[in-house]
Amino acid sequence: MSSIPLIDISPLALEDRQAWQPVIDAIDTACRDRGFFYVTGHGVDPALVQQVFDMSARFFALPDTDKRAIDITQSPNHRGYGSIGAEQLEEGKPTDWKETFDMALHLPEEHAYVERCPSMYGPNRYPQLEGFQSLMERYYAELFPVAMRILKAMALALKMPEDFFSQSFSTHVTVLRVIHYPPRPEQVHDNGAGAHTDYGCITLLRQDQIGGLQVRGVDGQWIDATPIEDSYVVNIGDLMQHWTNDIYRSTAHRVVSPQAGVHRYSSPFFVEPDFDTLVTTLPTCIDTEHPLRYQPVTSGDWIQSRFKATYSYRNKETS
Ligand SMILES: O=C(O)CCC(=O)C(=O)O
Ligand SMILES: [Fe+2]
Repeated sequence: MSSIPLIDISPLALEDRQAWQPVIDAIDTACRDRGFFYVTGHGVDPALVQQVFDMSARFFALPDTDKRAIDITQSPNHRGYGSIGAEQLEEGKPTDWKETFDMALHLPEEHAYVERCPSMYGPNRYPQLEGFQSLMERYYAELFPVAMRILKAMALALKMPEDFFSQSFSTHVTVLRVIHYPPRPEQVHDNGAGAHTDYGCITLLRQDQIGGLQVRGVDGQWIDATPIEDSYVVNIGDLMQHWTNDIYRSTAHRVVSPQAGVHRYSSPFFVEPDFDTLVTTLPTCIDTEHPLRYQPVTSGDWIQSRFKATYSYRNKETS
C-alpha cells in the first residue's frame, strides 16, 4: 500500500470558498510532507483520457520515419517526437528507455512571444494521424483548468491571494506529453526514466495500470506510486519549491521499465508559467526556521537550463 495521499478535489470546482478549506489543508500537508499526491474528483472524462491513451499507442506504433518527421531535435521550440535516446534525465545512467511526444500552446511564428523566446514558444508539430491534433488539443484544454484550480488552492494554503500563481499563465509554456515505455532491453537495464525532479510549478500525471513510477521518500527509499483508477498523480516542481523556500518539496521520482513483452503508457502535464515569470520566494515562506535560500530566477531561464542538462541537442544551441 502506497503512502502517497489521495485527495478528492471536487470541492475546488464550487464557488463556495469555505468548501475548499479541507482540500486546501490536505494539499498543503501533502506538499510539505512528500511533494506527491493523487487527485480524484478532477472532472476530466475518463472516456476522453482513454481516447488519448489509445491515440498515443497508435502514434508510437507508427513507422520510425513518420515519427522522425516531427523529431523534437529539429524543432526550435522543443515540440514533437522524442525518440529513445533523446532525453536522459539522470546523469551517469543509461539513456531513458522511452519515447515521447510534446505539445504546448500553439503560437504562430509572428507572435510577439515567439520573437522574444523562440526556443520555448512557437508552433506545435503534429503527426499525420487523423484526429490526433484535435484530440490532444481538447485534452489539453480540459486539463488546464484543473491545474489552475490546484494552483489556487496552493496559493491560499500559502496565505497568498488566490490568483497568485494562476496570474502567471497568460502565455504559458505548460506542456502536454505522452510517453511510451517499451519493455526493458533484454538483460541491459530497467531505466525507463532516470531519477529527476520536474521543472515547473506542478505536474499532473496520468498513467495506465502497468506501474513502474517510483517516488523518493525523505529517507531516500523509493516507494511505488501504484496506479489508481481515474486519478492523477500530482507532484511539485522546482519552481514551486523555489517559490516556497523548500517548504513544498520538488520530490525526485523515476520510472522502472516494464518487463519483457509489456508496454507502459503515461501522460504528464507539466504546468509551467509564462517564460518571463520572476520566481521570487514568497514572504509567507520566510521566517527564522526557514531563512531565505534562493535568489530570484525567471521561469524560462530555469526550465531551459534543465533542457540543456537533459537533452544533448540543446547544448549545441547558442540561446
Ligand atoms: O511516466 C511517468 O510515470 C513519469 C514521467 C515523468 O516523471 C516525467 O516525464 O517527468
Ligand atoms: Fe517527472
